[in-house]
Amino acid sequence: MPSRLSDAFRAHPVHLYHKHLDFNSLQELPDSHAWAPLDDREYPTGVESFCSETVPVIDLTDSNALALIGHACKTWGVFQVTNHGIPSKILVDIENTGRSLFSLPVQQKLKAARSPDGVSGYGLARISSFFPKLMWSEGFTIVGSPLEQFRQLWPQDYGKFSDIVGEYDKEMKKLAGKLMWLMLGSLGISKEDIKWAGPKGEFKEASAAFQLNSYPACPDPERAMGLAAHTDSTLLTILYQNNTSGLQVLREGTGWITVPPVPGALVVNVGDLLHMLSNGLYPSVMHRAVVNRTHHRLSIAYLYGPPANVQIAPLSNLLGPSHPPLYRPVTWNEYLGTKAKHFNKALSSVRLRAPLNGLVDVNDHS
Ligand SMILES: C=C1C[C@]23C[C@@]1(O)CC[C@H]2[C@@]12CCC[C@@](C)(C(=O)O1)[C@H]2[C@@H]3C(=O)O
Ligand SMILES: O=C(O)CCC(=O)C(=O)O
Ligand SMILES: [Fe+2]
Repeated sequence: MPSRLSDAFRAHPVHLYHKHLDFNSLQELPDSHAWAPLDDREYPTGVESFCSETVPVIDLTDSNALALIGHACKTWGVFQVTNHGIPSKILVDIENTGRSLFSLPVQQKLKAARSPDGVSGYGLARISSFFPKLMWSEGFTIVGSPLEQFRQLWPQDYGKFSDIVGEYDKEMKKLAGKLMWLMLGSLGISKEDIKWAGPKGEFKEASAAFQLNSYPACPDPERAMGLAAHTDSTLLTILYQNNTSGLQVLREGTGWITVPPVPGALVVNVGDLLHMLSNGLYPSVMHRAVVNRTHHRLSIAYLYGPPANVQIAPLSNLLGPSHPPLYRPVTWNEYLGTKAKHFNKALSSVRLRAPLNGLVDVNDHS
């Protein structure tokens, strides 16, 4: 039987202690959540007002969108999109679903806790196991139908919330396919070059996961970490953030740059699989979430990738004598297992060689 995304961690169980603190009742940051003060929280004070670097915001209806996206992928690995076609009602509904979920009593949320070898459910971010301190956040991952878990959370209303996730999934899948062709098109790749995209290039067999993230207001935000620095293992990720900032991306030569919420916009970032597929031309971006003293922040990530068992390797159109393949073929499931083991060294663990131009691949996080 072909492997599914939900099987990704069978061979890599992680035993996280899911007994959560009730964040809202805490007046002080407990030692368990106190990270060394982040002196790299953003670029140094004073530079901020002079720093003109901002993550590109691209209007998807712009006739130049393909070139703008190509440039953003090459130079940033992240951009925001407006006029993306997702009805605002769907964004409001999914935000309210997340809000309703995280405001349930801890004991109720724990009824849908993620199992050590599972993908779906409530709990700490999987990457928590790599850090001595806990993050100031809680998450809920959805792969496939959320019906069973939602039944545990909302015995009365689970149908309504599952329908909202279903609608969101349908819209995100469409948008992700469109973004894929813009990103690939900007590399000169056409529909015939990606067999798993299907005869019409609709990416019908693509896999995806949702990650709902909640970052409560924090009494000592300078010493807390919402979600530690990582790259996504995806082809691309589409992130909806509420009107509270917190997402930061690492910019070479500058440091951490905040991606400000733009009303109605969605953040798109390049993941490790697109990094490999593009043979390092479109680098995956290192990012993290910081927290703040007064506002609760919510984000919803749509983590998009190929069918779980399809081999992803640098595209042959991008290769040549002076451009040998830099990465060996891997399936998404295999790569998720590698990530579970090596975390931020996963990408370099599947790398075959350094680029011939001798430049260090900055986002190849070895
Ligand atoms: C498909 C997936 C990517 C992800 C692991 C997951 O199985 C579902 C959750 C995803 C997420 C979201 C938060 C950051 C991250 C590193 C994590 O721990 O869980 C990503 C994983 C990833 O992209 O590797
Ligand atoms: O909350 C955010 O802004 C980032 C979330 C994220 O990086 C993720 O879910 O992978
Ligand atoms: Fe992420």
